[in-house]
Amino acid sequence: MNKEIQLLVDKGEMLPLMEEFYTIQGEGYHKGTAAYFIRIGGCDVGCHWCDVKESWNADIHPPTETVKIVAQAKKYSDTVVVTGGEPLTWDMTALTAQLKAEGLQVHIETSGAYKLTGIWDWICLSPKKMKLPTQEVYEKANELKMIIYNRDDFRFAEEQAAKVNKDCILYMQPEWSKRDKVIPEIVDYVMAHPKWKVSLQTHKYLNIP
Ligand SMILES: C[S@@+](CC[C@H](N)C(=O)[O-])C[C@H]1O[C@@H](n2cnc3c(N)ncnc32)[C@H](O)[C@@H]1O
Ligand SMILES: Nc1nc2[nH]cc(C(=O)O)c2c(=O)[nH]1
Ligand code: SF4
Ligand SMILES: [Mg+2]
Repeated sequence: MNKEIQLLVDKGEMLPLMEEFYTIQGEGYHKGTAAYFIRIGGCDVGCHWCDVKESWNADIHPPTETVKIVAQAKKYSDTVVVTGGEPLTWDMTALTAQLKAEGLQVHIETSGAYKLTGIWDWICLSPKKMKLPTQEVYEKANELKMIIYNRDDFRFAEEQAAKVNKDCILYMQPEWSKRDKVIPEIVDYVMAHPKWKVSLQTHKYLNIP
């Protein structure tokens, strides 16, 4: 990457864009709502079950002007979901300021592992054991979405729930490859601990992106 582009990426005026698509939010509180997804490349959290490993290496995703990303997004939807990769790898200030200036609802999907930047109408926090969230994102998260892969993830979910703000909505979502095994365990857990709700990756059942 040349120096000029690197500088713009550092300022958040360009971002490594993996893909953008108009679909239905499949997960969490806003599931069922049409939204334009902006998937930013780059993540070094390293979840072994990550369902978008192609996003990890930022170098293979073209640095793209945020102005262009916003111009595209506003054609499709009033609601934009910024995901990745890990979007907080980058400075989200410029992208979100422009999306808000267009009057859009701006949501983020994040592990919370890096400094919270940007202006968000909705923060979905999905903590990972390898790189825990920052204090600020626990305070600002609107929903906590814990991925359940094995029994220890129930313990981890409770540990993370103790750290979020009191209004944060609590979800357990089955890890996709283990869904047949963990769904019955999640069902029993949520009935026994009803402060939790179930989140499914409904887009995978609907066969949409
Ligand atoms: C691909 S991540 C990108 C955003 C951010 N890096 C994060 O992890 O929150 C989007 C969402 O998908 C979840 N996810 C990733 N792989 C999954 C899988 N195999 N099964 C269930 N959820 C998964 C993540 O926990 C996160 O909530
Ligand atoms: N439809 C749909 N809903 C989603 N919710 C979170 C997603 C993500 O990968 O961040 C996602 C996704 O990839 N597709
Ligand atoms: S933090 Fe998100 S993008 Fe990164 S590896 Fe984990 S699930 Fe995948
Ligand atoms: Mg996904």
